[in-house]
Amino acid sequence: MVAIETFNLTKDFGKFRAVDGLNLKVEEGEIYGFLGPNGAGKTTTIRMLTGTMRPTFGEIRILGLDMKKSELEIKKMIGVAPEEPKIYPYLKGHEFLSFVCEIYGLDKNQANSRIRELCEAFSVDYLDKLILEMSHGMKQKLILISVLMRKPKVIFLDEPTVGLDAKSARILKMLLLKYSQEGCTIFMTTHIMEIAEKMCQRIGIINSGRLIAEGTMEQLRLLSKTTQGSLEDIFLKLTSSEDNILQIVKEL
Ligand SMILES: Nc1ncnc2c1ncn2[C@@H]1O[C@H](COP(=O)(O)OP(=O)(O)OP(=O)(O)O)[C@@H](O)[C@H]1O
Repeated sequence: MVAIETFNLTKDFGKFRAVDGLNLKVEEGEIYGFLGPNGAGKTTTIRMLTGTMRPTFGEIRILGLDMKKSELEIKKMIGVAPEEPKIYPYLKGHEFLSFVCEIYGLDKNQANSRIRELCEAFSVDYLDKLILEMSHGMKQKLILISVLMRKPKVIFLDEPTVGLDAKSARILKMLLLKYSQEGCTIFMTTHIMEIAEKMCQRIGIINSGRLIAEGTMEQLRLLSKTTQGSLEDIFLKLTSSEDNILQIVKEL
């Protein structure tokens, strides 16, 4: 089954087109990496795919459901860890997790045991703190736990490893691989090419709102005519940043 599908997905901010005619197709169980330079349109795309921003035009289907008709149903099935989570600053960590359990109608005992396991895995021992008092990485882990404890069918992650210490980042990567083997679909953005190269079965590259390349590492290699080299080399070639870099460094 196709987990995420878009048709001509477009977002304008006034006269500026941030996302331009995006056609995506991500299969169930796939880990899809969505890469692009700063300001390329990744977060805007994730916002539309998760129902927090309305497209200017175009269509979105998640697990076969149309976002326009079934927004609430879709929201129940997906999990989102945004780049800059806006969560209630005056809730304590455990209050936030209970709140999430309540809105999704999770079984309390089951959820509590998942929370305990995840807290142990991510070394979260600060659920008594107010969110206001948490560092970026601490908040990031709390959000990840609130998503992972639900085991949603489709998970959207915007820069999930930013702010995480090395151990937590490693655990997250291993958990995501495990979840995908169990059928969960993962759509993630990252600027860390190594993560995308190691984890993602397919990669889409967006530049100035347009999908300029898509495929497995091998397909991207062919497309960019890069016989050897890393995803970073391929990415820089496809986004035409390579020559630029040499020039910039030369002039510094
Ligand atoms: N609410 C908004 N109003 C106006 N312009 C916006 C808005 N949100 C995003 N943009 C613009 O849309 C473009 C895409 O932004 P977006 O946040 O999607 O990029 P991104 O690929 O996630 O970038 P980064 O890698 O830096 O996080 C940028 O030019 C940004 O300034």
